[in-house]
Amino acid sequence: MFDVTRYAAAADEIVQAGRFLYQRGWSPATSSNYSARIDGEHIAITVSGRHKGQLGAGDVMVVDLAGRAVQSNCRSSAETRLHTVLYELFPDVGAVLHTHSVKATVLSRLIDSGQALVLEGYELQKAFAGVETHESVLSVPVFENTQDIDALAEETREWFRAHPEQPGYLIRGHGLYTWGRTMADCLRHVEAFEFLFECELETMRVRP
Ligand SMILES: CSCCC(=O)C(=O)COP(=O)(O)O
Ligand SMILES: [Zn+2]
Repeated sequence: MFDVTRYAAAADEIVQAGRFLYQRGWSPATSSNYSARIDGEHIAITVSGRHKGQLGAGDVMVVDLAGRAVQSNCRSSAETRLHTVLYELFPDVGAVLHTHSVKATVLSRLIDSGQALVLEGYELQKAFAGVETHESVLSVPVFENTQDIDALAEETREWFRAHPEQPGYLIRGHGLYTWGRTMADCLRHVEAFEFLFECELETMRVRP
């Protein structure tokens, strides 16, 4: 069982995040999904197919860390397992956001298969929790897109088990996943990634 007050607080954070991310153009149409931790075994997550700029409390449901719906007849996000593996892997993660911006989508298609996007030399890298200097190297893996979410979830589990300090990943032609200790941290990470993606794309444009 979960605490209803904590669920309500998590749902409210998700609704507010949806408004912000939709307004920024990073969650168009019914794309994207968001979650927030309720306790050690439960998360609040968006219901599948809902418009993320117009979320209400009824568009956020509870699942356990195996991805099973708790006290709801709704279908949770099709990508629920991509969220739950992160909560399983990192007990201090409190929120996970998945977005579908143009820049994340285009950049993910420009990185060679098997390669990661390497970010280094940017002062804004310090927006990521635990990063102290522009001299740090962030490695953003690009996973191939698939409709087999369970398989992709296991791929991400293995990669991040080996690289726990990295703050996000791309899915080719699809979008970004990032997380944080709090929803505010997580939103800051989305914003930082968007800035860095734009820098990378602009650098490729002027220096092909
Ligand atoms: C309309 S975008 C295709 C599905 C997707 O990638 C997504 O992020 C939204 O899926 P959900 O089941 O969470 O609504
Ligand atoms: Zn998606």
